[in-house]
Amino acid sequence: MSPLARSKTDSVPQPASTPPELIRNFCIIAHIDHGKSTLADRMLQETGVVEQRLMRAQYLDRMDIERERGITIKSQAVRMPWAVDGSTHILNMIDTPGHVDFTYEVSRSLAACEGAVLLVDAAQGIEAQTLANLYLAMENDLVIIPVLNKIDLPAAQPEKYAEELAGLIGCDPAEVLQVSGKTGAGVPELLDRIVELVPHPVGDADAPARAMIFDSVYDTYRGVVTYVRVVDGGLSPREKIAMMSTKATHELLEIGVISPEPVPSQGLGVGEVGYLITGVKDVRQSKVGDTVTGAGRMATKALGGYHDPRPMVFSGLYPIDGSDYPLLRDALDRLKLNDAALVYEPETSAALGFGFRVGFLGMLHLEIVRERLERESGLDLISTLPNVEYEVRLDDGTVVEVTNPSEFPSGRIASITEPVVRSTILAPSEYIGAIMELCQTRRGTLKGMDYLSPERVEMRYTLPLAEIVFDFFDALKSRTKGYASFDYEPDGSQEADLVKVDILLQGDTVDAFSAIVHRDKAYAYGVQMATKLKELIPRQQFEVPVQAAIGARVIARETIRAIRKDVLAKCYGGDISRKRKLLEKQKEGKKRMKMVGSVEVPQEAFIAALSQDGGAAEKAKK
Ligand SMILES: Nc1nc2c(ncn2[C@@H]2O[C@H](COP(=O)(O)OP(=O)(O)OP(=O)(O)O)[C@@H](O)[C@H]2O)c(=O)[nH]1
Repeated sequence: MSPLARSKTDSVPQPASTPPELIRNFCIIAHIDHGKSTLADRMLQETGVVEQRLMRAQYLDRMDIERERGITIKSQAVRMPWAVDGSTHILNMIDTPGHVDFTYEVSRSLAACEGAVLLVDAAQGIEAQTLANLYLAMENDLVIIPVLNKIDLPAAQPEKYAEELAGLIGCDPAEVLQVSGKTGAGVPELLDRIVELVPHPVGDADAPARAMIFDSVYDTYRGVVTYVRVVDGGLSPREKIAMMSTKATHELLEIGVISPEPVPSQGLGVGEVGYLITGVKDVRQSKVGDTVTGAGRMATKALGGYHDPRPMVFSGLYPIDGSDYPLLRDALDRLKLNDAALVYEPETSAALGFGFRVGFLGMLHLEIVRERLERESGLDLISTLPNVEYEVRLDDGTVVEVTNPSEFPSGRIASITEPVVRSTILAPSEYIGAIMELCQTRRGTLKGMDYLSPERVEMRYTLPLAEIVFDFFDALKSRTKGYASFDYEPDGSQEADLVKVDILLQGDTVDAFSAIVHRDKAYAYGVQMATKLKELIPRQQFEVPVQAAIGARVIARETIRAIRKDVLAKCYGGDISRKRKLLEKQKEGKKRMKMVGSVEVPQEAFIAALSQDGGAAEKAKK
């Protein structure tokens, strides 16, 4: 059952609103796996919002995939009471995703808070995302509460890392709280500290309503549930509201707070955090970052700007069984209701048939989407080699946006630009050499370097996005024995010497294998694909050349030698059942062949040739 279907509509509504002086809005920011969700769970328990016996691990991560992978994808907001000096305060905790693909959601969540708990694993110390999130929080003028987590671990070094953390944010090491989300040690003190240090929200209660959308999720039973933080004025049930970016109006069907299940209320006032349900069916009508106002009395100025999440990585998705195409289309349409960042359009490939070109925020997003499509709709999918978006300028001045190698223009090219990122790498200083070498091979430019302590260094690089999205993190981890952490953000684009490499089977281009790569790497890609395909494609009755080419120039070649097709040739005499089995197998195999020109290519060859080793999500967790 959906969590929202359980909301207690018949329960006594909460008071219309809490005085802002008693409200504290905060979030927890941390590097991945430093224990944010565990601490959030523990706070729910300490504040009595969730009873011990109902507690389940990662209460706030509602999606199955989230729970299985142990990561937070969608942020959530929970209201918790906490009494200090005899007065009950309302703490609104906004849980944020930790992965770089979802940075936009983190920044929106931060904008809804006045304070942030900066959580650092006491056995690991500061990592790249600790810094990235801290900078985001500082940009939003949040009060930062430094906290070391996992102090119960035998490997914890609280003194050492308290000093590091204090040095980073400029406070006394004694001010760094020490907690354990696992045992609960220090958590009540942390809640006290939040009440003490996080400023209460300030807003104009009499002004026209303005509330910021910091999350919006699709619920099968109730349509879109929008999470908002009210800044000015107030919202009440049955009122008509408007979205400031589109001016679209909607009736408020329900308004309430999450504690930790949805509880309808008489409204939300200044500084309050809660949810709205309007009957809208598509999250793109309720965009993260947009401002909600009253349709009757509209505010004139929206709260801060918002931007549509921009896809960074593109890949073709094709059903393995061509007849599943309509199923895939329906599945994507359904997923889009839930994922404002998902963009796609139909495309056809000579080799793979009908499918879609899909844009993703990053590799983790790609994997999650693919996994959800396969799991929720029972589809088997092939995804083509992911690529970033290039801008190709031709001699005649036309500019072509290329998200698919097949769109690469054939005219005379004046210049090509590719997206670049600003990245931060944190690692023990003994690995500086190894990291520099890696970044060099990835066409990186060193922008700066700082020592956080004598043995830990922060390195800042500008790198082409195409060089890091796929396997950079893996390579970095293996060169630093797993000690480096990495974070990045888009930073415009740069000109680069890029070429399109085509793969040809018997002279015919196989569009699914074409790739746009740097000229220096074209040869390596060509050789690698040709060798791989030689192994994967069975011998035919004639000789098949496998070539890699840039335009008309062949840069690599392998040959698949001819054989007689008689599968029984090697099966001398004897066992009839074995012969039958072979013939059956051959028949089965035929069904799964695709013709490229006159060459039969088994479906498996496509899957194997296009598969990337390992998963981005798994890598991200390491
Ligand atoms: N020993 C110990 N382990 C902890 C503590 N807090 C969290 N962990 C463990 O650390 C791992 C990561 O914890 P999570 O709470 O999932 O981390 P997270 O930061 O929410 O991770 P993301 O949601 O993926 O960003 C889990 O295996 C937890 O059991 C703690 O206080 N002590």
